[in-house]
Amino acid sequence: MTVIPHLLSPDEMAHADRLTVESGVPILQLMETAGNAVATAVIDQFGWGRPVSVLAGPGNNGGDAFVAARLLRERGCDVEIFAGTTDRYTGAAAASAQAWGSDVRLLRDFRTGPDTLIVDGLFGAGLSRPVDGEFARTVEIANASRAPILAIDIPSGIDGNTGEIRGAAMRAALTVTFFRPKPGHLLLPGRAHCGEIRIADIGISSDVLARIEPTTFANEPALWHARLLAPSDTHHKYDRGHTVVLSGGASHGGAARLSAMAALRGGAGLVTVASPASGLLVNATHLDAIMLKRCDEEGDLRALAEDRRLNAYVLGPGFGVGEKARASAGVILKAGRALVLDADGLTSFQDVQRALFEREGAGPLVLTPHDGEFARLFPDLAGLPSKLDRARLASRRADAIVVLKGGDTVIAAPDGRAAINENGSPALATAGTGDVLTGLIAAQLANGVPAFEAACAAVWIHACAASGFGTGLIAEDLPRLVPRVLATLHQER
Ligand SMILES: NC(=O)C1=CN([C@@H]2O[C@H](COP(=O)(O)OP(=O)(O)OC[C@H]3O[C@@H](n4cnc5c(N)ncnc54)[C@H](O)[C@@H]3O)[C@@H](O)[C@H]2O)[C@@H](O)CC1
Ligand SMILES: [K+]
Repeated sequence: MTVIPHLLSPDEMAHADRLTVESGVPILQLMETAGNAVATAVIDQFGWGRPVSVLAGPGNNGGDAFVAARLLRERGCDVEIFAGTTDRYTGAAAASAQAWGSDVRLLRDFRTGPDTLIVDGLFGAGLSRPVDGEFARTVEIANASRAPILAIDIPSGIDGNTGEIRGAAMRAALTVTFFRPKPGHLLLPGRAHCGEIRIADIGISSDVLARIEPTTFANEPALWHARLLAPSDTHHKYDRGHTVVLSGGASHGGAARLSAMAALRGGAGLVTVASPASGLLVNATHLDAIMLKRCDEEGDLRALAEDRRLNAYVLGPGFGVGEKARASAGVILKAGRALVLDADGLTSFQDVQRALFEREGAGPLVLTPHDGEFARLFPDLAGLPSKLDRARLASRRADAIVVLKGGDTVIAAPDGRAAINENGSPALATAGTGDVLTGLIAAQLANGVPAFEAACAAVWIHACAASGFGTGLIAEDLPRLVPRVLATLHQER
């Protein structure tokens, strides 16, 4: 059975917790199971040999820390626990602190060295303000010690909703979280602070998800795999759709060619580069399996767009900024064709966003901005601290799928769904890889995949093609790495 890769915000996690308690599971049992998962991870990962310093904060994350400390001591580990003060604990955390039954040292006395293992139970889902004072000092000592840190639920100081560092944040080697990951585990910089992430089952039934109806997902194949067009003996190329990439002039066609090649390798049945007369010769020299069509005037494009077999368009890479791009986008959308708008195509609407957002025609639209392009189209949203909020609000406003790119690309749909990509590769930080992504999205659209799933699949395939590479991988290399990724995906069906 496919497990939908849900992510839960801290509020949704608290809801899951409440529903579980209402169903008859005591909160103390959840905490005991969580603490046990942490103690087990300590021993699995780091063995018995190291002294363990457990740091307990004032809430239930601290409660988990007391349970883990007790269970580690019972299993023969040399454990010390440090806390701000124990007498403020309430509820399950108070019971867990009491069950520890030994000395609690004060955080202000916390010192450590590289041979210790630190268990970070300062703050989890309840972080409500920046970490400061003795907590910030504790984080700094832990990070500077070079001792491995195991974070309970999330590294203290990382915001579970946004992945931001609030004040100061632990740099963990391993994070043990419960039931489902949170957005802050996948969004940067949070992801970089988590180290390896383990998800522990603490006895919360997945049935609660039907009540919570989460709309945030990790961008994993389970989210879109079933929607991909599978290879079939009975298919001919027309069944796989036809992508059209609009090219710039003679010296600006490279980006469109990269996009076109990615569309073909990404599984479109046919790909055409629509080129102005000035670019025809250069494009013809570089293209073989990809067709070439002269397209100078708006009328030429209208004639193309009226052909229903040409079903997914790319506009932007190397196209040039201005009225021609705006008019071309209008023609494609008015004809009801799917459009991926990128680069110059996005910038062309920077002073006339409403012309794009309040468009005629109901063709699916996918916008693929990086942060700079996003700020030009959505200046009032660019400063919001949450990348999920930025992408979601922009998607709703534009009534389009928004692919907000970066090491933690977020894909958002107007209906509120959002996916955070987690297989991003630093190898993609090089010129032209965005053009390849537009082609991959258009290939999925040409295959008839719904726009949100098309964008999610393309983002994942793009990153997977680059995985294992470092500097030196260039955009031209990427399309030919895609068929292997697709083959693996289709084998897994
Ligand atoms: N939701 C669940 O199903 C479960 C949650 N558990 C644990 O409970 C945690 C959440 O517990 P809480 O909601 O108590 O949250 P936390 O343990 O993160 O802490 C909340 C407390 O810290 C204070 N606080 C927040 N930010 C602060 C700051 N910057 N400086 C000083 N004080 C600050 C708050 O006023 C509050 O008293 C999870 O992260 C997880 O570790 C587990 O016990 C198992 C079950
Ligand atoms: K923590």
